[in-house]
Amino acid sequence: MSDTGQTGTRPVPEAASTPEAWQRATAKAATLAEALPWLKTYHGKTIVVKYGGNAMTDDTLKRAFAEDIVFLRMAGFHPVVVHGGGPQISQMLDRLGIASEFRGGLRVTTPEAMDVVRMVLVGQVGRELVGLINSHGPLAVGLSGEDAGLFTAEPTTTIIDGEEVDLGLVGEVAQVRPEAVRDLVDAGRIPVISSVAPDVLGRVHNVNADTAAAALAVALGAEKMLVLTDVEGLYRDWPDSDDVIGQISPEALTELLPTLASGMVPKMRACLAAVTGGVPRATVVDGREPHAVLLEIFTDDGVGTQVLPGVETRIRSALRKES
Ligand SMILES: Nc1ncnc2c1ncn2[C@@H]1O[C@H](COP(=O)(O)OP(=O)(O)O)[C@@H](O)[C@H]1O
Ligand SMILES: CC(=O)N[C@@H](CCC(=O)OP(=O)(O)O)C(=O)O
Repeated sequence: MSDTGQTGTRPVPEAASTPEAWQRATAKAATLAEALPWLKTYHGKTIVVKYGGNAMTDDTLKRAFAEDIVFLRMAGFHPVVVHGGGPQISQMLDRLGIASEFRGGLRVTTPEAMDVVRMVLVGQVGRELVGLINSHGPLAVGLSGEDAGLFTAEPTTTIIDGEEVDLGLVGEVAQVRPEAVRDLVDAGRIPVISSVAPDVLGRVHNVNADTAAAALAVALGAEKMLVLTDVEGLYRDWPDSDDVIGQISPEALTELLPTLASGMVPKMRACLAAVTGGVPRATVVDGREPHAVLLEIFTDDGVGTQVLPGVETRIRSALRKES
């Protein structure tokens, strides 16, 4: 594809005529040079990026996210976006006067609520993301788990205080047929996927987007899964501590999982599933930071919480205080 939107223009000659401007220019060159090893690592590789509802409530952040995804594609990577939309679904359910609750980080989903989940994820959140990416050129194509047999769901339950809780029309991804996604990637497109999926009988289920992203990352043989959220990463002793877990092995995470709360449960379970399924690294990053995707992928230190095999758990202090 040649039509990829706005292209760069050469700066006017005066642009680097002061010592400060020259310093800025050399700092930029250093940043670009730091990116080289990562360009080599991910060139031609698939990166599944899960964009979460709580990190997509601000217009500036949304635009920066779309730029990052286009940047990855222009750098020769194969980004695949899986999006959530929990807050947007809750807002619409409220507006329509439909009650909903979360159990173990998952929304109990009645048939009535399922209609709203599907409408908001596929018809609203997915469309908006596709539009933002396509403001840079005709790159993004929206899909749902229902398209071309992408996901087959099986109903799931959750265990709370030792008891099995029925969640209604909530599913896990039991099967992935990634061909449609591969076709789009091979054509140079950026698939943007909504996490709803039919079961074998065709009944559409609500699938947590972290869970869907992990299943897809495994099926695509992705090199990395990146999960954007609205905290710096996985906190140790949440909510009473400022310690963020910088990196953790799948074994240590398995031990930690029963102690985690709310939305972090499906998120960290998804990271574990991705890495256990062969994805070399899964990282949770702070989507409140503009360009969090570029920061994570192209800097040596990285950010957030990284799950990868064979590492010692590393703790660091939070960089920003939660309010
Ligand atoms: N140990 C923990 N570390 C960080 N966040 C946690 C932890 N336990 C629970 N949380 C909560 O999980 C939330 C993230 O999950 P969720 O709201 O579902 O994210 P998203 O909408 O980005 O998918 C955080 O905002 C925080 O309130
Ligand atoms: C079963 C379940 O909980 N599904 C989620 C699907 C959206 C989602 O995962 O959105 P976030 O990524 O923004 O949390 C929900 O209904 O909210």
